[in-house]
Amino acid sequence: MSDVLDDDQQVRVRIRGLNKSFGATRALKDVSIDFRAGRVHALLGANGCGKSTLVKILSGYHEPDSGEISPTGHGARERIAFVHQDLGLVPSLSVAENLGLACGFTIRRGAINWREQHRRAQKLLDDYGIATLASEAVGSLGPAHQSMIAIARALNSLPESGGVLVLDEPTARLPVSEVDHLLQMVRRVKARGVAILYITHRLEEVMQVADEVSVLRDGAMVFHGPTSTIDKEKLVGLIVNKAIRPPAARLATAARGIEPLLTVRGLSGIRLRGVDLNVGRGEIVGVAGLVGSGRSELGRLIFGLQKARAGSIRLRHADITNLSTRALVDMGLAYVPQERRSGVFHGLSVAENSVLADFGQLMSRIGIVPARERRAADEVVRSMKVKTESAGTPIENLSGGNQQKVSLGKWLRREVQLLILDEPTQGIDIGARTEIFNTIRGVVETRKIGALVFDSDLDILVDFCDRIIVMCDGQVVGEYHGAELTHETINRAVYKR
Ligand SMILES: Nc1ncnc2c1ncn2[C@@H]1O[C@H](COP(=O)(O)OP(=O)(O)OP(=O)(O)O)[C@@H](O)[C@H]1O
Repeated sequence: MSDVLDDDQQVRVRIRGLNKSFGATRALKDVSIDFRAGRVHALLGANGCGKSTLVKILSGYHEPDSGEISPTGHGARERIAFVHQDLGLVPSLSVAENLGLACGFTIRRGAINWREQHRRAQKLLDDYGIATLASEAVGSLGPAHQSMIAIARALNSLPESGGVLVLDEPTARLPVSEVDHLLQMVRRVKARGVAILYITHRLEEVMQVADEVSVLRDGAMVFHGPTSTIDKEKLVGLIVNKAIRPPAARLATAARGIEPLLTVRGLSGIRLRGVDLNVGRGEIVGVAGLVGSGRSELGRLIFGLQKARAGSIRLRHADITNLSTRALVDMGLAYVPQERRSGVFHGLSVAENSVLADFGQLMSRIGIVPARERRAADEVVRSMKVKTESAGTPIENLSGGNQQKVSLGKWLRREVQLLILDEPTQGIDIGARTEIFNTIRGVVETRKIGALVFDSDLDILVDFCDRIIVMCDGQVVGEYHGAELTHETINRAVYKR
């Protein structure tokens, strides 16, 4: 078989007229795309529009109902390499070992030739400008470097003649400060003539790296063209296809006037040193900070996932320092993790997931009344605008973003006092994001509960929080509210040191 498609030397892989349905859901409708050498092709669309279905067809996980991928036979699939959100790296192994696991080991006299293995791994790293030693443990690298290793590993499996690299939301888990490193790598890969399919919800990145952009809506391609012919605003309109509601107004009252709900004093953990923090009733407080600032540790300490070494945490009048997570949930704390897969239970329906707010309830679910379950599911589906065929649909059949909405929605309908939200809208499309935060705002205000939001996306914090605290080196280094809440102010505070 020839290395390139006959009619266009630049097309590495071509898809034509792909259709895929799951029951009554038409996940892809007549989708055609050309993946061209040295071009970054961004694929955009709201949650559930069909992006992952397309990726799964490209990988051979799903067969299309009709349509064609060429070169035909296995030719196309051998030319496509994937980097999924879950990078599939083993943190305790070195970079060289991880690359060996995926690409094979060099054997000499019946044993692995480590010297050669390291040399080859280091060459691959150097070729792509990844400033890391092949001997380093993957777990000790920053998130952007881990992603780059996964990209290098994927590229290593492509044929010499070139292929297509599929990047599925490559920056979703990266702190803003690391996104640039990854985008630089994307540019380097592109410069070598690899075709890239770049799937994301982040339009900034599309404008920065993509040469062409396609937008899927309800499975159909509603736009395809060079990035230079479209702006961000038009893309949002194409993705969402309706007006986006503006963010709900933040609290007018200064933080001091609000009845206290959570009071943290002098809290210390492994990195955390003497943190003071208040969350008032009816207030949404954001926590900003770079990786290693202590942001996530603060969340873990409050939710009892880690023991405090000093200091106190009070929920209204109760001292909750170092209580077990179980006890804290009973007292009204809710923690929505950023990892959507740990927020929902596969094998159970949307309805069942809507009434489960913790593992304890999962174990005693024999007593759950279906009617109650159905009502809960209807409420979650309606308030979070979940795209699902029915409440009985298994949760794993929903798109990733819609699973995340169920994970969040089930907590919002519970009697909670304090919501701890870790990257709550990661993987959620730009249209649904505002709706979800407005729902959170509604719940927080009407029930007079509090919310603590950890997010690496400063725009999200600035748009939706009443107050933002900035952390650095395990300490609170700034607190902002009212007119001070601008992207520039918070950005400056986060990067100051
Ligand atoms: N195995 C399946 N069974 C039934 N329905 C499915 C299955 N996989 C996907 N779907 C449905 O197909 C549609 C497209 O889903 P897909 O996962 O491709 O969306 P997506 O664009 O990747 O969304 P997200 O941005 O949330 O990840 C959705 O309505 C989804 O519920």
